[in-house]
Amino acid sequence: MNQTLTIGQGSASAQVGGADALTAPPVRASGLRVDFKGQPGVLSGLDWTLEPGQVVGLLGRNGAGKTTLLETLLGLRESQAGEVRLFGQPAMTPDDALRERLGYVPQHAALFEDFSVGDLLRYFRSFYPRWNDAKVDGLMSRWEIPRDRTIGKLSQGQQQRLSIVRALAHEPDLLVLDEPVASLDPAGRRDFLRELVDQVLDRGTTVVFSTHILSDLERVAFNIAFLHGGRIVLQAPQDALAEEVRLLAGSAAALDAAVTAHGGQVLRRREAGGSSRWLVRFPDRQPASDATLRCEALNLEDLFLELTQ
Ligand SMILES: Nc1ncnc2c1ncn2[C@@H]1O[C@H](COP(=O)(O)OP(=O)(O)OP(=O)(O)O)[C@@H](O)[C@H]1O
Repeated sequence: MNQTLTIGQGSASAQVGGADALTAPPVRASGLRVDFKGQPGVLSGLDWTLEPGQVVGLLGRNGAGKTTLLETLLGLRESQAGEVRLFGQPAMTPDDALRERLGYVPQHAALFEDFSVGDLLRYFRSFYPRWNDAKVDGLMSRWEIPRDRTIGKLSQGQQQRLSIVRALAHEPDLLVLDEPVASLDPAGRRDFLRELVDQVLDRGTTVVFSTHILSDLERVAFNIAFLHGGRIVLQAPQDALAEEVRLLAGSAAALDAAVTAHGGQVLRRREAGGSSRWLVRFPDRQPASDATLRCEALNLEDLFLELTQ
């Protein structure tokens, strides 16, 4: 699968789709199932909708299926069940107009190693009517990527930056990034994140990106989605997670009473030797600790561990 080519081939004559393409959500996945040989249910009945202009950080343990999910969303991987619609169109059969609205940074930059940087950019430019030369020039000089260098001779971090430039250059409406900052140094990560935020503020781009670097998410991802057991088990804006999700500990009866009294939604239950630990979302009122119940707020890392282990 050559991800660079699959997403990149648009045509200048493509027309924007019908009314549905203007009103439908950027991503609507329903009932997605992806099995691998020897590993069924990497995605198992996954439903997910992204609204226009959302910035969503996708979290999950190693092997949870983040790459599989992002590839399936973009129609790069077939699912055994369910479907994905992007701006109302089936992701598996995108027309040129839809392709032009998508930007993708794969986990491993799939660039042409023998091309020079300049040739690669010229090549992709020919596919996209909305290619923004000023943005490309600005990023190339800010990120110090030499245009005359052969791609195979760039460092991993430079290749990752180039892959990001390529994905941003045609001003996509939906930007999907799979661990885009894994090879970037802290300054590069910060600059990249600023660029993402600008992109969203300027153009209302919908962005989904996977990462293991929680501090980056805390900086920019207004929404966080947790992938576990083949499904999105929780998605919410960061401030809602901090305000609404609590770890309760005590007897099962005390926890049950608190959940009922405060209208909680139990996300995860753990029972051990007569004592219970439940992760609960309380959208309205959160209980306080008392003699029978411990109630704790969690930081993002603790929440991640509680939800995904
Ligand atoms: N082509 C494939 N063939 C067989 N199994 C695969 C294939 N691709 C992925 N898998 C398996 O599916 C599971 C999910 O892999 P995936 O790469 O989607 O996880 P991930 O969440 O992106 O992981 P990481 O955080 O380590 O990048 C893993 O157990 C992996 O071994």
